[in-house]
Amino acid sequence: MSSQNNETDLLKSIDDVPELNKENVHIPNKEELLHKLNKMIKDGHSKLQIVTDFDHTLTRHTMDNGKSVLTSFGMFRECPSIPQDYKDEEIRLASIYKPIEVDPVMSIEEKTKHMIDWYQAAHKLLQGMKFPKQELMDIGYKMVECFRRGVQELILWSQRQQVPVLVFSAGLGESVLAALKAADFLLPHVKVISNFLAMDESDTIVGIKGEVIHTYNKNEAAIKDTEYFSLVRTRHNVLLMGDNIGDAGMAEGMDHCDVVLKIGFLGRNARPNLQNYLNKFDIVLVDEPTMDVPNAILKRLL
Ligand SMILES: Nc1nc2c(ncn2[C@@H]2O[C@H](COP(=O)(O)O)[C@@H](O)[C@H]2O)c(=O)[nH]1
Ligand SMILES: [Mg+2]
Repeated sequence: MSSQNNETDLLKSIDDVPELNKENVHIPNKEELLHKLNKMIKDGHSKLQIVTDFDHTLTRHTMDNGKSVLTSFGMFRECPSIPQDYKDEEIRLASIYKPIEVDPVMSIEEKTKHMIDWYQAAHKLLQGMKFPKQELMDIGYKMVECFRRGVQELILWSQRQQVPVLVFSAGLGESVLAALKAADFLLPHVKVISNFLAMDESDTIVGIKGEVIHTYNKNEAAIKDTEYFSLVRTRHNVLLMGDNIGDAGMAEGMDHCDVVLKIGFLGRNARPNLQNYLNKFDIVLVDEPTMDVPNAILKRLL
C-alpha cells in the first residue's frame, strides 16, 4: 500500500501544528515551510530520509539542572584509563575552539580554518593511546539520560516506517556508537558517519580513518560512495536536524532531493546567533530540550 497521503491530510496553515506555535520556535518563512511540510506529507514516509547531527542535537546541550552534556569527544576524555595530560590538553583546546565554533560574528570561512587546526591537534593528541573500549561503553550508558526527550519515539517511528536515519557527526565515531548502542538506538536502519579511530592490532590509536569531518565540512564529501547513499536513492525528501550552522549543509550532496526541511537546535550563544540560524534553517528551536517538533511532523507522514 502506498504510504502517500491524500489532500485532506495536508496542512492549511502552520498553525495546524500546535508544536510549531510555541514562543521558542522561530520560523523565517512560514509559506516556504508550509510548502515543504505538505510536500513531505503528500509523499509520505516511503520517500523520506532523516539526517541528524549527534552532539547537542540527538543529545541535549544541557540537562535540566544546567549541567553541560558531554560531546562524543568529551565522552572519550572521561574514560578513567585516559592519561591526565591528554585530558588537560583536550580541555585546553576545547576551551579555545568551542567559543570560535559558536562565534556569531566570525565568517564560516574563518571558522573553518580554526576548526581544521582544532581537529588536526585533537586527532594528533589521540595517537599512541590504548582504545578504552569497555570504559567508553560504560560512559555510553551514562549518556542515555542525555538524549533529548522524544529521540526514542523518533527512532521507533523510523524503525516502524523503515525510514533510514543517518547520524552524521563531526565528533568521535566510537563514542557515538557507544551512546546509541547503550540507548538501544543503533538499529539496522540507523547508520553513522563520523570520525572513526584507526588502530593497530593491539588496539593502539594511530589516527583517524579517512578524511577529517569537522563542523563546517559535513556535506556530500563524506556521504557519497557510502552504504547510506545507496540506501536513500529513492528517498527525495529529507528531514535534517542539527545544532551547528555547519549542520545545515549535511544534505548538500543529495542532488536527487526535492525537499530538505532543516531544523536547527540553537542552544549556545542563542540571542546573537538567532539571525544566522534563521538564514540557514526552516525552523529554529531555541533552548529546546525535546524532539516534539520533529515528532509532530513525522506523525503526519503516513
Ligand atoms: N571536547 C571536544 N569536543 C569536540 C572536539 N572536536 C569537536 N568537538 C565537538 O563535537 C561536536 C561535533 O560533533 P557533532 O556530532 O555535533 O557533529 C561539536 O559540537 C564540537 O564542539 C574535540 O576535539 N574535543
Ligand atoms: Mg552537534
